[in-house]
Amino acid sequence: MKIGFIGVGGMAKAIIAGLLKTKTFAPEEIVVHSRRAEVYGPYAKENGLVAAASNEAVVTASDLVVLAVTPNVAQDVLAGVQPAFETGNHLLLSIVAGFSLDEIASVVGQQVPTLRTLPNLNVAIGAGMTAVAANDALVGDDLAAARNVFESIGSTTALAEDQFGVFSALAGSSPAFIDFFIDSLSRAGVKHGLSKDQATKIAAQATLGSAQMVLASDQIPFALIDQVSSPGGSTVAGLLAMEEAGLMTAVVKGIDATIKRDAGGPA
Ligand SMILES: NC(=O)C1=CN([C@@H]2O[C@H](COP(=O)(O)OP(=O)(O)OC[C@H]3O[C@@H](n4cnc5c(N)ncnc54)[C@H](OP(=O)(O)O)[C@@H]3O)[C@@H](O)[C@H]2O)C=CC1
Ligand SMILES: O=C(O)[C@@H]1CCC=N1
Repeated sequence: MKIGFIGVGGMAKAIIAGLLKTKTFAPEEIVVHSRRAEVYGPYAKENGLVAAASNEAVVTASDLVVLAVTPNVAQDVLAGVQPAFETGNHLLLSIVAGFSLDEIASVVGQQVPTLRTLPNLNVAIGAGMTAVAANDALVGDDLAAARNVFESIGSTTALAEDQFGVFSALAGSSPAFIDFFIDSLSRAGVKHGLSKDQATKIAAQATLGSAQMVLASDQIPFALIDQVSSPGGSTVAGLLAMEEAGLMTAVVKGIDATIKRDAGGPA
């Protein structure tokens, strides 16, 4: 089985890193092409991947085709490779934010088995969170094969398309927000005399462990907050100061803005 990528930017590279790390595909089973040969050529060579000469050649050489270009060019790029899908031998996997199954079908047709996905950057280390929505043509073993690409590099959840916007904010964009929080913790550590390196490791491990605790526990995060907050202690003092500065409101406003932009709102 071969998987091909049309576009090899940050997200495609993260997926490929995850697929290689988990040995889901061997390097020679991964085909890539993007706009600039000076970008995809050296990347393919460094990783032992197959460099295709065109977007169309990616489709021809692949069982699974991942559309991984930016949303502004997705429609045109897909239209350019549409004839190559007419053999009926290829599954289409799109990671393009905001590009619906209906919009995809208006370019390649309803008969092309298609999985719309929204992965996050953590797929690079096999710890991704990916939403998936399949069209009616993608069923049985084909659906399992398409979904397995993302299942092998993290968790997946089937989602109605009208919930992709909120998912994109909560899982697609949130690695950036969580990294921002980790960096803020770490910066506070530096303010109080820790080295940046040590403070970042401490903050990241505390964040990782807290996320694992939420997933492993049957308690809601607020109950865990109460367990950390000793009566009259330092944690509750810190929490109240953060809330006075508007932490929860800031997070919700950030998510609102992310959803609005994903839906085509102004930058
Ligand atoms: N970054 C993320 O965390 C996430 C991104 N996504 C989605 O993934 C997609 C890619 O995002 P990201 O990787 O961040 O973006 P990048 O800008 O890093 O990558 C875009 C890629 O598209 C390629 N490209 C542009 N025009 C063409 C063309 N005509 N033919 C072939 N390739 C072309 C670029 O090629 P070149 O470099 O050669 O010019 C580049 O490899 C987007 O649609 C985004 O919505 C989804 C979830 C999360
Ligand atoms: O910033 C973006 O547009 C994409 C969508 C989700 C994560 N990155």
